[in-house]
Amino acid sequence: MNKKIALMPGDGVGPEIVKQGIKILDAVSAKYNCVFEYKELLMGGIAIEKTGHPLPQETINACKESDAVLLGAVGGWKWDNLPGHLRPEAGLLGIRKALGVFANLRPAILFPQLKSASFLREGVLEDGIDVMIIRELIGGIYFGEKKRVDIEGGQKAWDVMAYSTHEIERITRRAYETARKRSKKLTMVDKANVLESSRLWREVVMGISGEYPDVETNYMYVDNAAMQLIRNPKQFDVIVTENMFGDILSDEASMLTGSLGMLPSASMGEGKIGLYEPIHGSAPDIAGQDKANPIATIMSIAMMLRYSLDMEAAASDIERAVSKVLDKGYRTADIMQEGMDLVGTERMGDLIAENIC
Ligand SMILES: NC(=O)C1=CN([C@@H]2O[C@H](COP(=O)(O)OP(=O)(O)OC[C@H]3O[C@@H](n4cnc5c(N)ncnc54)[C@H](O)[C@@H]3O)[C@@H](O)[C@H]2O)C=CC1
Ligand SMILES: CC(C)CC(=O)C(=O)O
Ligand SMILES: [Mg+2]
Repeated sequence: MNKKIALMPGDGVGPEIVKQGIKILDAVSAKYNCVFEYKELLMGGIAIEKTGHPLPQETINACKESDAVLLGAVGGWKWDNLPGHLRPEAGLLGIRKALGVFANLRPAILFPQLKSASFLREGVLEDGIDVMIIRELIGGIYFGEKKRVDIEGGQKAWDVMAYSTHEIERITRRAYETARKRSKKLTMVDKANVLESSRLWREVVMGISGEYPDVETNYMYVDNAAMQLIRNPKQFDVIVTENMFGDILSDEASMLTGSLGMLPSASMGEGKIGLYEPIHGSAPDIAGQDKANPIATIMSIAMMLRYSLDMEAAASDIERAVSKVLDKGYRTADIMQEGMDLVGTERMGDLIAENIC
């Protein structure tokens, strides 16, 4: 069984963490006697350097021909002054759109070994954390019209947040289906007291909620949700929300788990092909220093095996291997706790790969 995996290491810590991901896939390939055919592709700042564009057509084509796509992260100070459509981040938004991956699943799960690595009081984390944030990924304000014009006394700029009924319906159904397989509670997060797009979201979600009577539906404004995530994260099971709110809330939720370096993600469309990436960015402040936590990327590979490659047992192997390595006391700097063994990116990747057995 050969599976084609497109790799986009990207920039900053991206290549370092994707390298650890490949170690994990190689360990899975050895155990299950399957072949992963890797194809490394340019996207982000590295693509700008080599081709003048953040998302070459060849990258889009090769991703579409693969079974799954693994992405590191993109961006960096070097490209911060380029026009928006030529920045590394435009490549990232472009590949998500080109693959049609509208549903971005971002599970925030606390490994019990990391309770004291979290910044929250232990009491809040008593019975663990398991929140699934489902973020709409290819619509909303990141994709709406952007413009800047000269006006008297300065300039004016805008970014439009727009959603169609169809865009909301498909992510809502995905969220309900996910909630049905979990604790059957869906919280829709919006700003419907102010935004017209949020009011449309609410109407659509309310309409669809009747098809899922077994799932309890709640509605919450995003400012309150940001607060509730810290005050009482246990109240959440599945959160569904638009693109930018989901982006922000998932970085916040990562702190419940100890670090931004712990949160994986899977982005899915209508088909099986998925895009898998840690939720964090290129972390230029620690790039090239063997400091990045590769667990978010490695857990994203578990999601890839589960959702795109039909390898549930291998996905569980990876999750168990991460847990075993944490049990043995190994920590990268971002999740370091007293009395534990500090390891770098490479060593953490090696340890997890060795524990896949
Ligand atoms: N998916 C992507 O490719 C994303 C790209 N970006 C881009 O990344 C660049 C840096 O953005 P920032 O706002 O600094 O966000 P960031 O997520 O790269 O870093 C935020 C902070 O978290 C730390 N951090 C991130 N990942 C870590 C890991 N695996 N292990 C340990 N520490 C980790 C960083 O060192 C930094 O202090 C920007 O160019 C931004 O546009 C940001 C978010 C997502
Ligand atoms: C370019 C940004 C939208 C990337 C990001 O922050 C994310 O997807 O989490
Ligand atoms: Mg983000």
